[in-house]
Amino acid sequence: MIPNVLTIAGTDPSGGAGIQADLKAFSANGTYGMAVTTALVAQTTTGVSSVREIPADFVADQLRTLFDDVRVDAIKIGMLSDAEIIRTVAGVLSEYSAREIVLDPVMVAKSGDRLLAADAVRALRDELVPRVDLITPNLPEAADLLGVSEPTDTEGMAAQAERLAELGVERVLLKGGHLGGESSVDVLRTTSGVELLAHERVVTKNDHGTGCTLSAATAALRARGRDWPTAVREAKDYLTGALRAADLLDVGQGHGPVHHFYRWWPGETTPHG
Ligand SMILES: Nc1ncnc2c1ncn2[C@@H]1O[C@H](COP(=O)(O)OP(=O)(O)O)[C@@H](O)[C@H]1O
Ligand SMILES: Cc1ncc(COP(=O)(O)OP(=O)(O)O)c(N)n1
Repeated sequence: MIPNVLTIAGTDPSGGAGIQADLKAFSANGTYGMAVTTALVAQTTTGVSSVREIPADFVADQLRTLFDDVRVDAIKIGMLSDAEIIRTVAGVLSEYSAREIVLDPVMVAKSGDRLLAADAVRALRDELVPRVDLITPNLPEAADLLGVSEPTDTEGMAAQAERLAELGVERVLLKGGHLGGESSVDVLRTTSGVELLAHERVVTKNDHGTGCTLSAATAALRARGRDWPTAVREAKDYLTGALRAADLLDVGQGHGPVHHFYRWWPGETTPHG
């Protein structure tokens, strides 16, 4: 049976990030994708022009309506926009004892536009982080969650990943895309220790939605039965492939999207069988 995976996130009409990217990553990684919208975002490859939040009670309605009908095998949480939506999502997830949750603590888009109110970081840290299985901050998001400055090397990243786990979450994938350099190194912290995930840095202008893609693919692979470290490693492989294929696309003037493409995983004899 194909697993059902849910994204709780904001939108991107140009299809590169947010819900639109998550649904592509879910499909490409062999799962059935579903979406609860938290905010409508007028954005493209060049940036964000405006945001309309969905009222928190309607976010709750979307979630309850879905959970009352459909089995949800894993969840990816992305843009939540403000503290009220954060509290609402945390509350409904607890109400339904939802499990297998990846939280991408989205705060600021690549363009520099804020996607989370500055005063909502505390709600995210205190009310949602301890409720999920894995968090996937980038370097500025990790620094904001901890109230410290950004690390400048992988040793500093490993130390921050440990401190993030002390917020009450077992697994942390601290993404190092913002560090620069020839390879793109992330730090994965689990209860078994710290692991570096290093991949070649792909040279392309089409790198919009990398964080969304990674967290969504991880949720999909977890729903398909991978243990958490394997889900993260395979999702990072998937993202690197999507970045390598990104120059096939001609979408917009700015940071274009990565290219999500369907693949058969090693050992499969039928599509995602
Ligand atoms: N040019 C690139 N080549 C390869 N991997 C990249 C590249 N840019 C980003 N990544 C990877 O994409 C993921 C998300 O990137 P990052 O920029 O750190 O987070 P976010 O997209 O949330 O800001 C990380 O795994 C990072 O290592
Ligand atoms: C609606 C929405 N959610 C999240 C983001 C940020 O996405 P990310 O994958 O971090 O990609 P960049 O914006 O950094 O390219 C977004 N832009 N919109």
